[in-house]
Amino acid sequence: MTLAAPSGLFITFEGIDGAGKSSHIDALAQAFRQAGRTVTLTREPGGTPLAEKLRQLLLHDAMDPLTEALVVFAARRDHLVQVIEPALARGEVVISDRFTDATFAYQGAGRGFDWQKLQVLERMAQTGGGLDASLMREPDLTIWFDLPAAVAAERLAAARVPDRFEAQPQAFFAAVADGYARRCAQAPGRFARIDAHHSREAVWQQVIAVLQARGWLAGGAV
Ligand SMILES: Nc1ncnc2c1ncn2[C@@H]1O[C@H](COP(=O)(O)OP(=O)(O)O)[C@@H](O)[C@H]1O
Ligand SMILES: Cc1cn([C@H]2C[C@H](O)[C@@H](COP(=O)(O)OP(=O)(O)O)O2)c(=O)[nH]c1=O
Repeated sequence: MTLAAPSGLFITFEGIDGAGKSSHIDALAQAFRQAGRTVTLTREPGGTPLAEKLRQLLLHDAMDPLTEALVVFAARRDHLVQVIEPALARGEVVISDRFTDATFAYQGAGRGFDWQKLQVLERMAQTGGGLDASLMREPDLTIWFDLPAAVAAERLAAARVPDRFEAQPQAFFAAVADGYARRCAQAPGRFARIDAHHSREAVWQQVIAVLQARGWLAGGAV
C-alpha cells in the first residue's frame, strides 16, 4: 500500500511594512519542516530571477500606477508558473512573504488604482499555467499582521533605510491597512487576522494557534 502524498498548502503573509512578519515566516517554515513537510519559502515581488529583477524596478524606479500594477502582476505570473504551482503539485507547503492582497492594499488602496481593474488582472495572472483553466489560484490561508500605521512607522524608523514604499507618509500606510481590511472582509474564510501590536512571542502564539485550529500543525516555539 502506498501512502497518499500530502496536499500542497499555499500560505501567504501580509501586512503593512514594519508589521513584524519576517521572523514569523521563518519560524513557521521551520515548524512545518519539523512536522515532516517540505517547505518552499518565497516572497513577492520576487521568487524567480525575472521577478527579482522586476522587484528592483518596483522598489526603486518611479512609474505610473498602471505600469506599477502590470509590473507587480508580471512578476507574480512568473513566480506562480515557475515556483508556486510546481511546488504545490509536488505536495509542498508554499509560504510566501506577500501575494496578491498586497497589490490590492498597496496599488489599490494605497495608490488609488482601480480595484475592479486589479480584479481583472488578478484573474488573468492567476489562471492557467499549470492550473485547471477554470480555477484561479489563491492562497489557502493568508496570515494578516494588522498593526496601526503609527506603530509600524516607529518600528521601521529604528530598523532600516526605506525603499520607495517604506518612504511613503504614514497616511499611505493607513490607507494600505484599510485595503487589507477590505480584502479580509471579502474573503473572511481565507484570512486570519493577527493583532500584531504585541510582543514577538505573543504574536507567534497567535500565528501557531491559527495553524493548529486548521489542523495543519500540532504546535511549536519561536
Ligand atoms: N512584536 C514586535 N515588537 C516590537 N518590534 C518588533 C516586533 N516584531 C518585529 N519588530 C521589529 O520591527 C521591525 C520591522 O519588523 P519586520 O519583521 O522587518 O517587519 P515586516 O517584515 O512586516 O516589514 C524590525 O526592526 C523588527 O525587529
Ligand atoms: C507583493 C507586493 C509588494 N508591494 C510592496 C510592499 C513592500 O513595500 C514592498 C516589498 O515588500 P517586502 O518584501 O515586504 O519588503 P521588505 O523586504 O523591505 O520588508 O513591495 C507592492 O506594492 N505590491 C505588491 O503586490
